Amino acid sequence: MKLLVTGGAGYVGAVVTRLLIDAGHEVVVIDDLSRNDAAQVPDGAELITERVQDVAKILTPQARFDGVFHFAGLISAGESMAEPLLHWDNNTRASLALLTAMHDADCRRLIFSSTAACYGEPSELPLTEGAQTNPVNTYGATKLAVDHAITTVTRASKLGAVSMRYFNVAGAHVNADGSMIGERHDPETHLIPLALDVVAGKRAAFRLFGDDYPTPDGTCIRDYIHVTDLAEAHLNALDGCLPGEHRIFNLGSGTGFSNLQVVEAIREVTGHPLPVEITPRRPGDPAALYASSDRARTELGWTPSRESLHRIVGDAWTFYQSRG
Ligand SMILES: NC(=O)c1ccc[n+]([C@@H]2O[C@H](COP(=O)([O-])OP(=O)(O)OC[C@H]3O[C@@H](n4cnc5c(N)ncnc54)[C@H](O)[C@@H]3O)[C@@H](O)[C@H]2O)c1
Ligand SMILES: O=c1ccn([C@@H]2O[C@H](COP(=O)(O)OP(=O)(O)O[C@H]3O[C@H](CO)[C@H](O)[C@H](O)[C@H]3O)[C@@H](O)[C@H]2O)c(=O)[nH]1
Repeated sequence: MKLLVTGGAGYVGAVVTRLLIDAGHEVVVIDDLSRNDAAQVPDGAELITERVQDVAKILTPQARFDGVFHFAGLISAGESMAEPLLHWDNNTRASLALLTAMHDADCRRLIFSSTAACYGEPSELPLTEGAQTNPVNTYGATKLAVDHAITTVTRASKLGAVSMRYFNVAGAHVNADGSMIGERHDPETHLIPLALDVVAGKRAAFRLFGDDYPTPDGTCIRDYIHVTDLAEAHLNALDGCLPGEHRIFNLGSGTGFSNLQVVEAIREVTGHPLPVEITPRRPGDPAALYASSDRARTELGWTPSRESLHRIVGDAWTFYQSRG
């Protein structure tokens, strides 16, 4: 198929682009390079440096794209609270421009990167796709708005869409030639890469946000999913786009680890001490989040195989050391 990948210079988009090319698809990447650089776009993909807000220039009826993977967006919940309009523009307005261009070009398959942040404080654990959506940060609200828009558009057209609600994506993908694609957000806000900065001597101590949560060790619990497992689900989703339907799937491992358990795993994997400084809670952090991904397993035939936390941390550390 001829596929458009938005945000293909990013962490998740680059891994999915790699897998799509390896599977024989033709891939055009659109990324404005605001948060990553062109070097991360996999060989074999054409890069067009453009904002998704202007995607209609590329996604024309003549271009005949068979489908779109929509990863482009801003991902920091903290930034979304400080700069809400930036997030509404890049996440919601850009996605509406994409839906409009797809409609005008009669492009009928969409796979969208949604987020566990759509749920907010969980109404149930593990979180199923039927759980209440009540985002506690602007980031989650901007993504949930897109999910609502997609639902209404699929009901009124032949568009078939899949939204993937990611939990905590981590680890690194190993390409066939041994090179890796990993996490290098700028700014970085995620636990594992920030803790690896401490291991590498770039930060004095890991600042752990809060140890007074109602959890067994007082620190937040999250569900880590290996980026390769996550990316593979997207290839299954391409066949799962059914005309006139919007299907939503959680993607997580189903197991929750506390922040202290992740820190301990990083100590064990790297063999380095990892000094921790307990600081106040970060606003907008739910105490515990973990997924039920049974729907993706049963309906998409998805079979994740890299679920061990030590494997995830190990791949992140190998990538971290290789990136220089
Ligand atoms: N990484 C996670 O843990 C996680 C969790 C849940 C959801 N997600 C979602 O998955 C998607 C990919 O996340 P990621 O970790 O790869 O992020 P990333 O920052 O590495 O990649 C996003 C890419 O989108 C580009 N971009 C941003 N706004 C753009 C715009 N308006 N036009 C064109 N390009 C634009 C950036 O330059 C960047 O290369 C995001 O939509 C994010 O919200 C990620
Ligand atoms: O320096 C840090 C960074 C993080 N944390 C803690 O580590 C846990 C994980 O935080 P991350 O920032 O790594 O990830 P989040 O769970 O906040 O967010 C991730 O999962 C969300 C869904 O729950 C969204 O999808 C979001 O895009 C994605 O980054 C949280 O308890 C956070 O407070 C620290 O203690 N110190």
